[in-house]
Amino acid sequence: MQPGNVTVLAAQSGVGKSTLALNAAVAAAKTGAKVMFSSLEMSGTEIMQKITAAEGKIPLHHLTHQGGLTADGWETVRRLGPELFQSLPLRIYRPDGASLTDIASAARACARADGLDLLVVDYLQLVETAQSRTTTREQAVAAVSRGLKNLSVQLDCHVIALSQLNDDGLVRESRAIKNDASVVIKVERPDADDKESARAGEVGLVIEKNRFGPTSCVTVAAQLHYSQYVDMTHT
Ligand SMILES: Nc1ncnc2c1ncn2[C@@H]1O[C@H](COP(=O)(O)OP(=O)(O)OP(=O)(O)O)[C@@H](O)[C@H]1O
Repeated sequence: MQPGNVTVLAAQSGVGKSTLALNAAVAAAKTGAKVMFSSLEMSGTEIMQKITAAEGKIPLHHLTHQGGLTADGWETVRRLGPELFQSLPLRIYRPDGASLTDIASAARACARADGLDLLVVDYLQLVETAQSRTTTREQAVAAVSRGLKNLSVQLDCHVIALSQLNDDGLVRESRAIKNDASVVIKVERPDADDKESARAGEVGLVIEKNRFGPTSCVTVAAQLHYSQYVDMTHT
């Protein structure tokens, strides 16, 4: 994750890009990287539930439904809570507003206080700019994309920006997203639309653009009930 650069994770709605980004954020924090995960979509509680499910191997619905946790589950939560949400250099941020300015000032504050190596923004099309109401949607999205690139340079951190794809698999609204990014990874889950797919359970991470290396496709296994992806060899 090169500082001053943006990686875009693009997927259609519901494929699991937030899950992948959270897995990446936690994995980076475990290596000591200082991470801020900002979501315009999920509440802080939802994010913590997803992280706990993945790290504790607790079915996500046990955490999200009142009374769903078993005694073992409670014990895992009690043990993992401090490890994940106090010791790891991972900040979860749910902005009050949805503006790029909100995210940028929180990221700056984080960088000043603790340092910042990785900023995750979930997701780009929900971010507003001051000009959002007076420009076309495409121009507004391009401004957010450019703003995140500038932020990565100013704060010398890496940015992972999630992006919603439309049904044709195109990055919704703006080609600028692809231009500003150094790496573009498209997330494909064949069984998202076709439960009978021969590739059910698989997720393709298609590296469509890579300024630092070759383009390729990595296949991982989805364990979305645990809110995580794992290597195919671990299934
Ligand atoms: N308990 C569960 N068991 C199985 N699959 C689940 C469970 N919870 C969520 N999922 C799957 O995970 C997907 C949501 O994952 P995630 O929120 O990471 O996707 P996303 O691409 O970020 O979604 P969105 O487009 O809503 O932002 C759901 O569409 C569902 O298929």
